[in-house]
Amino acid sequence: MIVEYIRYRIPEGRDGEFEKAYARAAEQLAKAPQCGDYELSRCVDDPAAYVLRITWTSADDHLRGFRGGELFPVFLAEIRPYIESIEEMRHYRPTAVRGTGGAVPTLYEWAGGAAAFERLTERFYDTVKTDELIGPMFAHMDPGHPRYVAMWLAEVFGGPADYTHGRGGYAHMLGKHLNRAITEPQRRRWVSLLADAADEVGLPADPEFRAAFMGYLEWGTRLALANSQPGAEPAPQAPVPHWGWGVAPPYQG
Ligand code: HEM
Repeated sequence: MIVEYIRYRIPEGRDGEFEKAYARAAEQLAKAPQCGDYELSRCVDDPAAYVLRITWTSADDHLRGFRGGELFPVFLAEIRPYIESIEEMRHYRPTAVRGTGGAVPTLYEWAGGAAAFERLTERFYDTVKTDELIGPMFAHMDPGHPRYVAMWLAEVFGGPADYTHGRGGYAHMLGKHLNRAITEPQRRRWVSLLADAADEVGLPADPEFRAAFMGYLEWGTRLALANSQPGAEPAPQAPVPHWGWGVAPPYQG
């Protein structure tokens, strides 16, 4: 594996078209069997400076394989206007100094981001609708309900605060549960169907993720049950909870 770095200095006003051109050119990199991965970064302190990092299976594969192949003319046509802006274009061999840092991904990232939670709740409410114990409670649910609950879960697990900013946050969620008189068997069924849906849509099944995920569901459903009882007086305002890994951080090998 060899790493190619290409440094560009893009004149002011051409940055937008440059990034768009590279996004189109990158479609050829994505198809190239010689390319491992690629990433275009822009300098925060000096916005005219860009660095493109491409890993190639070898320098020869890059120079003969990719450049001699059928994808290259299409790639080159997109980036040709920026060739004169190149400051450096060289191959680097990685040394033994490498590793990963101590940053811990959020549960949201580990799960696969917003799309993973949307798949989860779509599947979940499909089965909920026909469930004899809890289906009737959801008979008149808003068609957007699966998406709203996905937004809530995403925010809880460390994703963007879209439920807070776009859907009324905690107060709105609470209002939807008040006076529903959820029973313990209904709560259990809700948890059980959501755990089934997690398997069915392929949410990560590692012990650490599932322990944290199920921990939140256990906590959240017990609160939902308590708050749904007639006469309950839950706090009317609170932040959306933020759930973390707890005592078992992600196992990253
Ligand atoms: C961790 C546990 C739970 C979470 C995170 C959760 C989340 C939510 C959210 C975010 C909403 C509002 C969606 C919107 O913005 O419109 C909602 C509504 C609702 N929830 Fe829950 N919920 C939980 C547990 C439960 C349980 C255990 C039940 C019943 C067994 C339940 C029944 C309902 C119902 C019936 C609605 C209203 C649906 C509609 O007609 O629009 N929830 N829930």
